[in-house]
Amino acid sequence: MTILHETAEKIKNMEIRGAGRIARAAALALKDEAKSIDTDSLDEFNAKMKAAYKLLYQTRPTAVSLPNALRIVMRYKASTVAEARSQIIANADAFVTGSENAVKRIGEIGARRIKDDFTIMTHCNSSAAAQIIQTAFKSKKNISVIATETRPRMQGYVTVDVMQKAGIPTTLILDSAVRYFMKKVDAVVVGADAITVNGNLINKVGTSQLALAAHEARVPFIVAAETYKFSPRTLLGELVEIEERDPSEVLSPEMQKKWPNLKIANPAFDITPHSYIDLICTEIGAIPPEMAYWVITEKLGWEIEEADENIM
Ligand SMILES: O=P(O)(O)OC[C@H]1O[C@H](OP(=O)(O)O)[C@H](O)[C@@H]1O
Repeated sequence: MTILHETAEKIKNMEIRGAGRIARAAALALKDEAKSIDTDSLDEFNAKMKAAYKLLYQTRPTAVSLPNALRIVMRYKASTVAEARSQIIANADAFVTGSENAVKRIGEIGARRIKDDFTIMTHCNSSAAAQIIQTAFKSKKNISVIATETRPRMQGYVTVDVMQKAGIPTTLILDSAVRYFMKKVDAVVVGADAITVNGNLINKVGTSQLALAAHEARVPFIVAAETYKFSPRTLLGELVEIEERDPSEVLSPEMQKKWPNLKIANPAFDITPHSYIDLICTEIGAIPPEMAYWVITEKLGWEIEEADENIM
C-alpha cells in the first residue's frame, strides 16, 4: 500500500485523528505522492495529484483543516513536472512547519488567560487546547484539569495521558457530569474542527453542552484554533457537514441484534453558537468569533471563487 492510501485509511478509521494531525498527515501524503509519481507528462502528473487530493478529501467530512491543507499544498503553477513536484514539496513542508508553530503560539497566547489556581475543563483531545494548558502549567501556574471521557471513541483518555505525563493534576469525568462539575471550573478550553464565517464552532459532539453549562455558570469558554480551521466554504452559505459515524461505535453489533428495530445515531460533532464563545485563540492572536470573516478572506486569503472551486 502506498503512503497515500495508508494515510487515507488511517484518517478514515481514526488511527490518525485530531483536526491538526489529519491536516499535517494529508499534506505529507500529497508530498509523498508528488515525489513518487513517475512521469514526464505534466498532464498525467496533475491528474494523479488531483486523484490523490480527492482520495484524501473524502476521508472525513467535517474538519476543515483537511481541505484547507490539501488546497494549500496544491497551490502550484508549473510548466514541468520537476517544477510542480518541488513546489508541492515546499508547500507541504511549509504547511507542516507553520501548523506546528501555530500550535506553539496558540499555547503562549492562550496561557495568558489561565490564571494561578485555575481549574480548566476540556473535552475530547485537542492538541491546541492541550498546548494552552501545558504552557500555563510550565509557567509555574498551579492548575488542574477536568477531562471528559468523550464517548464513544474515548479521546478523553488521550488527554488524560498527556496531562498525566506532564504532571498536571487531572480528574476524568463522565460526559454527562459536565454541568455537575461546571461550578468548580474557571475556564473551559476546547479545540476546533471548523469555525464558520459567522464564528460558530464545530467540534467534538458534546462541546456545545460544555458551552451551554459554561454560559449558565458565567465561566469563560475559550477555543484554541489555528487559522486554517476556519471554513472558506461557509462564505458561500454552505453548512459544515457533520460526520455520522458507524452505529457500532455506540452499541456493539451483538447488542444491536437484540433490538433489531432500534435506531442509533452517532454524529461525531456538534455546533456551538458564537454567542457562547468568549475568545478564539489563534496563532495571529486572541480574537472574537465575529472576526471569522476577516480570517477567511484576509488571513487565509480565500477568494469567494476559489472557495467555490473547492467544493467537489
Ligand atoms: O487539531 P486539534 O486541536 O488536535 O484537534 C481538534 C479537534 O479534532 C478532534 O476531532 P476527532 O477526534 O479527530 O474526531 C476533536 O474534535 C478536537 O477538538
